[in-house]
Amino acid sequence: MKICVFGAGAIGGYMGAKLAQAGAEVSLVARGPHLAAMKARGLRLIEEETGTDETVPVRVAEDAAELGEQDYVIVTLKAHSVPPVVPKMQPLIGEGTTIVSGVNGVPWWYFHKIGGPLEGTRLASVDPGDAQWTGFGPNRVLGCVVYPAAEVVEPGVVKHIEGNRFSLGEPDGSKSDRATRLSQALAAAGLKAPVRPKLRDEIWVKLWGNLSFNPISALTHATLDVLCTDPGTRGVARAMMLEAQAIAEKLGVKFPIDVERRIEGGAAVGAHRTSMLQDLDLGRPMEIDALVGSVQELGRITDTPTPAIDTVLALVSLRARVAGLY
Ligand SMILES: NC(=O)C1=CN([C@@H]2O[C@H](COP(=O)(O)OP(=O)(O)OC[C@H]3O[C@@H](n4cnc5c(N)ncnc54)[C@H](OP(=O)(O)O)[C@@H]3O)[C@@H](O)[C@H]2O)C=CC1
Ligand SMILES: CC(C)(CO)C(=O)C(=O)O
Repeated sequence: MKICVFGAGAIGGYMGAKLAQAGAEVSLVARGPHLAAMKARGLRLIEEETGTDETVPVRVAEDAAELGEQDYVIVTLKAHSVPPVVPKMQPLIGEGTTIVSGVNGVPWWYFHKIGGPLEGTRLASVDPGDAQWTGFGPNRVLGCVVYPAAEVVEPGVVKHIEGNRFSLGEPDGSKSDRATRLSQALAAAGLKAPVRPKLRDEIWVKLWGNLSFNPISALTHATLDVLCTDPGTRGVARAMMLEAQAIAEKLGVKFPIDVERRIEGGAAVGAHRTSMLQDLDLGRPMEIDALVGSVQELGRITDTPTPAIDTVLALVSLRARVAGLY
């Protein structure tokens, strides 16, 4: 079973290293100094939870054409990086290839096989010009919610901080062979990869946090523990989450927990600087469209008012533009 991880930075590097350690036939697409370091020395994976530090030989490439058709292409790029590279991924895609979308935010395939009047709706905020919808085709897609936290600490070195769950799910909720086979391969690599019948419910619980905590942290430079307990910013997060909940419930989502519990969960993570704050600090493009703009777009689609989301989106977009990152 040939697996390619496209965009093997923090998350893709972690997943790729675990798969390679387990003997899977895996290759990684990366670029720049990180690619050069992995080519020269292998991929060093430091796992904080277990205290392990191992350098794994990995097959890496910048050009997908070197790797050929795959059974699975796991996309772990930042959301905004995916549409422009769809053409470059084509050599990896054959008739039986499954594309696994391991990207935060509302996935571009959200309305595929959802049923009802919104079936097939495209989302301009995450898939401008329908690049993924037409370039991959929604029938190839297997959804994934990424829970681990990891970082590229220097080229060729990935530090895994916590978590090992990659929930998988078919857009139609079925327990397909392709989902089961990937789940087994990931489990053999020591990762948790349950196949979920209602992945969209999980997407929203994760998205609740990214939608609100990430831009609030980029605007305030506060860590999660602080922004989730300060009464003012907690109130802003709550207002954004309640708007998101109203949208999601119109789309049939059932939340297993309430907003207060989700905010408590964020606070419990501790003094974490969200990925959006890290991106701002490091001068990297921020995932504003996928995490916040997409929910605003869903608000328009479902005719749901989003005043708090609109305000925070306006502020964080301008913050990013002023920094030259959006
Ligand atoms: N890191 C984390 O803890 C978590 C991340 N996520 C989500 O997972 C997704 C991936 O995030 P993360 O792993 O942090 O991101 P990274 O930036 O660490 O990884 C993406 C990698 O893809 C590379 N890349 C970009 N464009 C190309 C290209 N055209 N060809 C080859 N390589 C390319 C990047 O290189 P370059 O650096 O040169 O741009 C980078 O190394 C995001 O949606 C994120 O929100 C979810 C949960 C936790
Ligand atoms: C903030 C957190 C931990 C969850 O919302 C996250 O996923 C991020 O930093 O992007």
